[in-house]
Amino acid sequence: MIRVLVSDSMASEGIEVFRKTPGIEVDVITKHTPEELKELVASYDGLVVRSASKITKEILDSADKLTVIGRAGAGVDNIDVEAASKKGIVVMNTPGGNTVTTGEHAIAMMLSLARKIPQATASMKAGKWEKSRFMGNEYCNKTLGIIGIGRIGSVVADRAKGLKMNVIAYDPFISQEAAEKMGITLASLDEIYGSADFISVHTPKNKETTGMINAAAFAKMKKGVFVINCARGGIVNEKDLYDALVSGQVAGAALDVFEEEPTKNIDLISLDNVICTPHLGASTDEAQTTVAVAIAEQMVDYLLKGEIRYAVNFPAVSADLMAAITPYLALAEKLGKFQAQIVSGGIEEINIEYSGEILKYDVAPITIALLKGLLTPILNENVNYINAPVIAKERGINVKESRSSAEGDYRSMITLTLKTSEGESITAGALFGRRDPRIVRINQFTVDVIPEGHLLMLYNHDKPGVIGNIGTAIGSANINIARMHWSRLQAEQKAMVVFSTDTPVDAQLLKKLKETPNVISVQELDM
Ligand SMILES: NC(=O)c1ccc[n+]([C@@H]2O[C@H](COP(=O)([O-])OP(=O)(O)OC[C@H]3O[C@@H](n4cnc5c(N)ncnc54)[C@H](O)[C@@H]3O)[C@@H](O)[C@H]2O)c1
Ligand SMILES: O=C(O)[C@H](O)COP(=O)(O)O
Repeated sequence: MIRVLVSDSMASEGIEVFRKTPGIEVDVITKHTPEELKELVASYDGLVVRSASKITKEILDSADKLTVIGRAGAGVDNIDVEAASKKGIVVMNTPGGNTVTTGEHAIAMMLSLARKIPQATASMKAGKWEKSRFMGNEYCNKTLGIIGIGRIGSVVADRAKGLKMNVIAYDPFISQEAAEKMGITLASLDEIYGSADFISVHTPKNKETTGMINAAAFAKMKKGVFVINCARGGIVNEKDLYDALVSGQVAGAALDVFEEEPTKNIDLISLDNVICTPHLGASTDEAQTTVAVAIAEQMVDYLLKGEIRYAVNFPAVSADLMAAITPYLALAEKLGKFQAQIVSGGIEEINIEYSGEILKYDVAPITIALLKGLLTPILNENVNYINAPVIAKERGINVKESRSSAEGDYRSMITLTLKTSEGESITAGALFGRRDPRIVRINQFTVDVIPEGHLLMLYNHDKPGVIGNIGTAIGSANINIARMHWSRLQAEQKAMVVFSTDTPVDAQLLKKLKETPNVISVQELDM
């Protein structure tokens, strides 16, 4: 008998899908400590979670029978996907299943915030009639600044336009063309801060976005702005938000998500001008039924037939093809991930040129792997081998594949040319010894970079002493350089060096390196 554990609350319609499937037994146990969950998962083949269960590496260490984790929802940030992948556990989610519901929640929060509905309700329930205390704000003709115009952000934009709001959005990864199709004006962050009366955050939580709405951002905002966060706790810095609310710089905040959940930040949520919900963005009957049934069906298909849909960590290709192309998938994904981190501007076109032995295979899954690598640092949690091409299309990115029969220096090579709103950038990758991915070209530079771990990419004027100064600075910060590759354009007296370090470089050292004589730019890459 195949056993499935549902460790967070899930709509009964989803549990029913498991119950009526012969050969599958389902248990619903939603109250557990991490230690209890660790013990429990050891005897199950499938695990269904929402955001409450934290599926850490420690818990997965005991999950020796587990082959699939299903997330009834979008965010998989509560699951250690890397640890699951290492154990061969497929992690699948239901992207899009709760998009409308969460967008509607953000709108509901914005409206409640502007009209002080929760505060007025609480006052009336306390037997009062405080008509003059709860003066509100109109939203018609006000400017809504949306940060992150993906699935949920675009639902919010669409509904806000119906409220006759002026909608502007900041999203560095969306092209002007895609924004125009949605009828949205793209703006810089500073333009949003300078002109928005309401700001709603809809980005993933990642290195870039954690703490992006902080004291410096609040200071640039219009006095009396309203801030809404229904994305992830921590994108808005809670301490800085508290100060901005107390000073009146921010007139009010609506929060569905918190740095720690359940939140212990009672000081923040007790403020009169804060309204809040306990991560209810996706909590409607409709969305919960949709995501519960979807994840149960996906898991049943996987557990009984091995079919993989909406996996965040596994490509959907046949076993034979998979065996042959696995090294190319890894190379393409690394190449995309590398390029995404060095490019700037909204991506408009991707040209992938394949040459050499790789042409023996159907390159479509390799293109998908490259797109997955390219979009993952941008979109973070929801990109998988199945939805990467769809996301690229939705975002107005034109993906072109070409094949070259030209004899090159490598047995196989993938050359990636990205056209963005800010120009063109080229990288190329090849396999060394048939399995090991290498970046072999970065724009005009010929290189040999192992795309792994922490990389530090530095451009400099080709003058004596630069490498020595940089090496000394890195060494003084007690960071070990594992590898280093140097390349130069003699005619232009320009050079680049890529270091691989055992540990990440902190902001202080980055600043120091940028200030080193003859250094043009320094960038940290996470591979
Ligand atoms: N409150 C809830 O219950 C709930 C429910 C579902 C999703 N979410 C969260 O909502 C957020 C958005 O989800 P989605 O499905 O719309 O994701 P999505 O991936 O479709 O969209 C995210 C958008 O953010 C943009 N982005 C990435 N980095 C950015 C940056 N630095 N600045 C500006 N924009 C940036 C991306 O280009 C993308 O367009 C996620 O954090 C998700 O976890 C919350
Ligand atoms: O990522 C999601 O799907 C949302 O944050 C919803 O989380 P929940 O399933 O715990 O309500």
